[in-house]
Amino acid sequence: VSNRKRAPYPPGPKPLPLIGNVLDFPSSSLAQEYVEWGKKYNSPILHAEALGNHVLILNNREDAIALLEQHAKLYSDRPQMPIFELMGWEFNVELLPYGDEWRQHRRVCQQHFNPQTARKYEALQMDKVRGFLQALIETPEQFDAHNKVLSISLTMNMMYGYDIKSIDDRVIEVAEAGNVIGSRLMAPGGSLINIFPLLRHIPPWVPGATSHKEAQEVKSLTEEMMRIPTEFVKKSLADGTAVSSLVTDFYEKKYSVGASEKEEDIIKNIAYTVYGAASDTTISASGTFFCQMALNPHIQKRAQEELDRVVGSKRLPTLDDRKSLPYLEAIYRELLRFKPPLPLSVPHSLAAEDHHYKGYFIPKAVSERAMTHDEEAYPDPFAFKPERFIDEKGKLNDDDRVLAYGFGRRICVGKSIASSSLHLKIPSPSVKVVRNLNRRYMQLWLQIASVLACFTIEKSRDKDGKEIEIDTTYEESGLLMMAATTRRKRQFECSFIPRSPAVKKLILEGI
Ligand code: HEM
Repeated sequence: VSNRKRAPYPPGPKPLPLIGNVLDFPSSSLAQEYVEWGKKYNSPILHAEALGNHVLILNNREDAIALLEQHAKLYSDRPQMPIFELMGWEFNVELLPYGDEWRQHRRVCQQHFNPQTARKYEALQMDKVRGFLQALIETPEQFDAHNKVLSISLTMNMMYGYDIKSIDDRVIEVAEAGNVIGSRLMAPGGSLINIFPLLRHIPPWVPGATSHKEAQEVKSLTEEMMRIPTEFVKKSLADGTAVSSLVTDFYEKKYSVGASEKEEDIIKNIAYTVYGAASDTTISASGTFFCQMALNPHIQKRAQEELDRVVGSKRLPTLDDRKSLPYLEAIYRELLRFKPPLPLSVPHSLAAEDHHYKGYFIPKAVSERAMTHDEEAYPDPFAFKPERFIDEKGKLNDDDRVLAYGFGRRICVGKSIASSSLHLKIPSPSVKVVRNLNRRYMQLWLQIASVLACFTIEKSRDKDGKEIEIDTTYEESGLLMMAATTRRKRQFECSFIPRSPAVKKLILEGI
């Protein structure tokens, strides 16, 4: 064993005594840095360490499949940080340690978000997307607010039957405020408590205990975020106005046949988790869409020609059209490849045992990844090119595994809400077999198809008619990447031009 343990770590920057690679980790654009490290150390699998914490970096899908899926039992934990508990986030399903508690939550998620139940959300999604198109006709300059309302109202409807009509809804306010501070605190280096866990015992009133105070603020915002919609559900059940949703259906069952406190907690935790997991990711992806369409009129034109050919101008696209729109599908794949909303995914953590792989010694480590920009799989990876998913015959190629949804047992459980695939088993080791798994995300697809069918997205112009350059920078909020479109402080400028008067009528009157 001692001989095996002498196997080297995977390549990576040389650590300094005590602090390891602390100085090598940039404070932003970590995924991009990992791509650079991959080139520098000429290896798709890398290792670094900071203050005794090991990080394993997987920059190609084959290694991710081999480790996170073939050895799923070993690689399905999540790193735990004391700050989670201080913020009241310890029951967030994404962060739960691998074990029975997580298994119970995941099982309930799968019951509710599997492909069959996903179909029941289709009408709601169509309805909300149509509302979004109407809002774009009426106040196009507020498209970023409409986009947020679309994503959040869908999530809140599915979870609580709670309809969000405006960006000023108190739920959005508290959830955003909590997420902004919480994401910062849990980012590497966001709080000293993550590095020195004993600091968590210092009471919040001690001068200088900033993280504690902020964590307490997040906790009360999180509680409010959970309380408002839960009370809404209970009231609507009492009033007889309740609509079906995850939480409403649960309380109906509880009041009629009973349910345990544990079951209630699980449902509440899932509904709360999904708010962040589902809305922010979708907002991020649609932000990339607006930006790339305004920047690439030729891509937009080609997609619109395809839509005109298949759907025509007398109706809006539906999910049934999806299989006949390969170029649009390529845009969807490229959006999630080009700027995955969670570029490093949610880290997996290696369970207690150490592991050997390809002659390397893998210590108990957190694994991260940046494989959507693997140059070998995606030449010219930093360019937005839907064509990379189209073969010589003009057909979609078979690279339909959307890496942005993650891997193994912790793979995004919400992708199935949108997936038409019926294969939800743990993917098998072979790349061939895992294809077709997570192809479809309905809401995002419906949104991009409908917007392109009805509008041309262009750069805005200033008062002299000069094009305003688009801000293509992204902001990182914890693990999440947000395009300039979706940021509060900097306004992303683009215009939505209805493609014809008939389209306007179609959106406003449904004909
Ligand atoms: C474009 C949309 C989305 C993207 C890009 C995305 C991405 C991800 C990623 C990368 C992970 C971590 C996977 C891993 O650890 O390997 C994840 C986990 C998760 N996602 Fe999503 N997601 C999206 C939408 C959704 C939706 C719509 C829902 C719910 C309806 C959802 C619920 C979850 C949950 C609960 C987890 C935690 C799973 C676990 O730890 O077992 N996500 N997602």
